[in-house]
Amino acid sequence: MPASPPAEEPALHVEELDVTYGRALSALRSVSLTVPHGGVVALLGANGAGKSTLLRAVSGTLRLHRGAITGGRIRYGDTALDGRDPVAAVRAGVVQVPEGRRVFAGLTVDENLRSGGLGLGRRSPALVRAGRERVFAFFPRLAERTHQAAGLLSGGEQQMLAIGRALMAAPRLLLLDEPSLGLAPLMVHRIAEVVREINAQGTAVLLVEQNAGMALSLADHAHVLEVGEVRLSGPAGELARTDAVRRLYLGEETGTDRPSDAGQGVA
Ligand SMILES: Nc1ncnc2c1ncn2[C@@H]1O[C@H](COP(=O)(O)OP(=O)(O)OP(=O)(O)O)[C@@H](O)[C@H]1O
Repeated sequence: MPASPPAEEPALHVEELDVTYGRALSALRSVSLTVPHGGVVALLGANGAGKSTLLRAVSGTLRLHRGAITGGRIRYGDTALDGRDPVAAVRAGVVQVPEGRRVFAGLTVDENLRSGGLGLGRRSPALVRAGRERVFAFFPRLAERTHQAAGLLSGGEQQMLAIGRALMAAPRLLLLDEPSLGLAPLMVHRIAEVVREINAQGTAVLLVEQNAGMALSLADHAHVLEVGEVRLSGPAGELARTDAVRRLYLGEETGTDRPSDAGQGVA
């Protein structure tokens, strides 16, 4: 008998999302995008464009930053995520690695890893063990430092730990906020490889990066945010060839000078 086809895996749908901070500051306006099952989508944009805000809205952490969704919808498969808390997102399979490698500095590497996936309920020791082994396969350096305080790790090792902690929750969609920020080129290269491997194992990725070259080399699809709005969207390879992206985000000379000649998209 032929095997039945796999059940349709969920995808992330962000539809016409509006977000504000406080009473006045509109951080996102009518932002729509999707991340398909198993895909890698990159979000590019200057400082303050709203990239982290979008990830926070999806992961349910927006309220911790005093932000609020004021319009639109977010769903992951059949699960509505707008207005939910981080535990609901983690249970749905959506986990964020926040910007700035927020590890618990006073806890050991092992304790940090064990804190990943809290909110999933009591998990069997075998499951936790399997999670740690998966993390150590990606990051052997962490295996050598299980009892070391996370605050004493190098910047690159802390980023590994932050990603490892998220992996402990076995995400189906990983939200990565600036994983290369402040890291040496060799470490940036390793992080990019790991993102590729995590994706190859079936986890979709929504990647926010200032390093546009890295992001576009990893992503299938990309969006450019400018002051809270999506200005340009398309397949990553095509976006990388547009004048606007080459000039503004890849630092290349293109012969055009106007910042917003990007139009509304290449696809
Ligand atoms: N907690 C907050 N309270 C008030 N305003 C905020 C808060 N967080 C972000 N903002 C504002 O919302 C807008 C979008 O910020 P956001 O951090 O999402 O941008 P970003 O594209 O991720 O930029 P960066 O690369 O600098 O992190 C900016 O104008 C920022 O000043």
